[in-house]
Amino acid sequence: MEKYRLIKEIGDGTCGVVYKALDLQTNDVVAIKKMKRKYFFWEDCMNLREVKALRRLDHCNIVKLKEIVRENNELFIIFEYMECNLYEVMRERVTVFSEEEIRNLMSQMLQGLSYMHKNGFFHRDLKPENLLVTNGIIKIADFGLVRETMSKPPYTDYVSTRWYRAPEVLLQSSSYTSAIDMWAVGAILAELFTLSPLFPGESETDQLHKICAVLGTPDGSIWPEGMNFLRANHFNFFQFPPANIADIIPNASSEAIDLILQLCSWDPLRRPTAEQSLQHPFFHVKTWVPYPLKDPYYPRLNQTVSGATPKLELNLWDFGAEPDDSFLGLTLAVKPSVSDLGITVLLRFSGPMCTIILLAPDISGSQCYEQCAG
Ligand SMILES: Nc1ncnc2c1ncn2[C@@H]1O[C@H](COP(=O)(O)OP(=O)(O)OP(=O)(O)O)[C@@H](O)[C@H]1O
Repeated sequence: MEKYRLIKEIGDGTCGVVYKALDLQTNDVVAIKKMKRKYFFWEDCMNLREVKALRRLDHCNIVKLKEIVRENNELFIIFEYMECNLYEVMRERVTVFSEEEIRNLMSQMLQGLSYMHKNGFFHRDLKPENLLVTNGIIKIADFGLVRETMSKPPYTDYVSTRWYRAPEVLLQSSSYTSAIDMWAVGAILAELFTLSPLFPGESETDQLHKICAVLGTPDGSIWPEGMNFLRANHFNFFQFPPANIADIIPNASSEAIDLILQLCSWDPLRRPTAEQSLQHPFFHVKTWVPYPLKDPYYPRLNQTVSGATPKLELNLWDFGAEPDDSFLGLTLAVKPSVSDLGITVLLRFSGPMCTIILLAPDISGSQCYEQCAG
């Protein structure tokens, strides 16, 4: 670890203490998670869910794993550094976010989540503290509870922070799916509007009551399978009618409220997937193009953005290896198809993967599109 100089502690979680540090070889600022337990074998390190998942996930809205170091039976996981988490961003806000800002953050989160779900993982602990933010770019972090979608239930281990925990998990279903992440997304979306949690339960029972007080008590027509969970848990709900969400989130548009209600459906089968959520009318407003322009971790991207005119032709000299040890960055600028918007298309390759990024220099954002193989 002599390669790194610790700067300060930035987080203390269940599994590890996180430090801001400097990579003395590259001068990159990094985040180092020092795991609290000892690791006596490399095999144990490589079998860590967080490591296994992050080695396979490469997306601009998922925090990048740079390196793993085991020294004196201690394990250090080195990530790209992010300035803060979404909880801190919300805590420090004096005014509420505009709907456009929320759309931007949400679309990034959903793109990362959609990629992750399609690659066979669900997170299980989405919450504002686990969404890291730098210059308006949001990345999903803390994969300590991640699961493979193909892994077989029962899932009996503790899952997710209470306020963002889906009802099926609260009712101890052991065969939940990636829909539990979508519930958390709904709760986070609501919180972005009000800057306070939608379901701030003080215990597991209180959590269910808080959910009932907002959504109304479910019955067999709303969540058929849920009735079995209730019986199995001998749980008696207080009878609540659904609240008017527009009263709870007065600054949200009807589209935003509809998306929150769909994501926070009692029945996991009725929740939209991350990909379906991105198709929701909430995201389809005029010429809005999600995703912020500035990403300090991709200098080539910034160069293009800061330039007065977008590159319009294919520049072969743009193919150069980036000095980034986590991926081979190749950038290609091509003529935009929507000429009046001056959009620049960037293709960034990472191994067999390719990220297509549309940059719109004269409007408020750019779109990071799906990854494709080959
Ligand atoms: N790459 C990073 N850049 C900057 N800060 C980070 C980074 N990774 C983590 N942090 C900070 O450290 C905190 C704890 O990190 P993390 O959630 O990964 O640890 P944990 O032990 O798994 O925590 P938890 O108790 O949530 O499971 C985060 O909330 C965040 O504020």
